[in-house]
Amino acid sequence: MSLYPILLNLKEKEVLVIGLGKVGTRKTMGLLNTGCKLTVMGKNQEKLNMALSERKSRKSNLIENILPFIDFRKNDFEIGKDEDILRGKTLIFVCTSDKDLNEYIALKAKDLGILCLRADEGMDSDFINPSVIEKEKLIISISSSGNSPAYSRLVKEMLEDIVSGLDTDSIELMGRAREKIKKMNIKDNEKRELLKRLPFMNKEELKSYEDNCGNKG
Ligand SMILES: C[C@@]1(CC(=O)O)c2cc3[nH]c(cc4nc(cc5[nH]c(cc(n2)[C@H]1CCC(=O)O)[C@@](C)(CC(=O)O)[C@@H]5CCC(=O)O)C(CC(=O)O)=C4CCC(=O)O)c(CCC(=O)O)c3CC(=O)O
Ligand SMILES: NC(=O)C1=CN([C@@H]2O[C@H](COP(=O)(O)OP(=O)(O)OC[C@H]3O[C@@H](n4cnc5c(N)ncnc54)[C@H](O)[C@@H]3O)[C@@H](O)[C@H]2O)C=CC1
Repeated sequence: MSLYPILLNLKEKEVLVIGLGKVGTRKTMGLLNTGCKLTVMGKNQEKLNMALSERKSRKSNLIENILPFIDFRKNDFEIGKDEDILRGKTLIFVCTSDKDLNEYIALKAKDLGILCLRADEGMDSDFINPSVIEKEKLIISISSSGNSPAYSRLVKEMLEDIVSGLDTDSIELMGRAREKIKKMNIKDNEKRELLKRLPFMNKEELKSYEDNCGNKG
């Protein structure tokens, strides 16, 4: 059996992170730019607050737009009392240091048909986070299928130099040219050839499609 790689569009989706220590904070920070409706839960929010203020000092506009929409629940999850918070979520990240509680929440999520990541038991999770290299719109996900996160991190470090040399500014330009080309009044096989050539076009050629369909349509 193998894991199935996908990239999720979480815009407007409800996502819950329970337990805000080192791992819960890392997972929360990774969710900030996804446009999801984020709820974070745990009495101890010190690490998260530190990470948020550090991010605020670097990218103030961005974080100020996001912060008011996060639902901060400043209590620990209590069995028999807090189950309602799980309802309606698309994803749950359970990252507490209490193994029995993590297991309980993962089982409840299963009953509700919600995908759950258990930070302490990768192999028992419905999904896991890969190590990620992100440059502009290029996303490279690396996973050891849960076997060794440290190995994923090492491979990421090995690939980072190659990725830093790529001209990723052109990706959005390719996207706009592609939309125009798809609407051009030419034969389907000509369209396909043009679309396949996008990564090899220079910026001027890409812009010519973006501006006026390359005067070919
Ligand atoms: C299954 C998975 C589920 C998930 O959390 O998504 C998982 C599970 C566990 N991680 C553990 C430990 C560590 N995790 C890291 C780091 C990262 N862990 C991440 C992902 C994943 N970790 C998923 C599999 C990914 C894959 O397929 O390779 C990364 C890539 C992404 C992210 O978290 O965002 C991020 C690197 C980000 C980056 O820098 O690129 C480090 C290293 C470090 O901190 O530097 C260590 C210590 C070294 C070691 O143990 O290897 C433990 C044992 C805890 C314990 O000992 O109690 C478990 C539990 C278990 O063993 O199942
Ligand atoms: N998936 C991964 O990448 C990694 C997973 N882990 C595992 O993840 C778990 C958490 O690790 P860390 O974040 O390093 O620990 P941590 O001790 O920094 O954080 C655990 C947090 O859970 C909170 N917590 C405890 N009971 C709670 C409850 N009932 N409700 C809400 N919050 C509660 C604690 O207050 C604390 O803030 C551990 O089981 C660890 O083995 C550890 C390292 C990496």
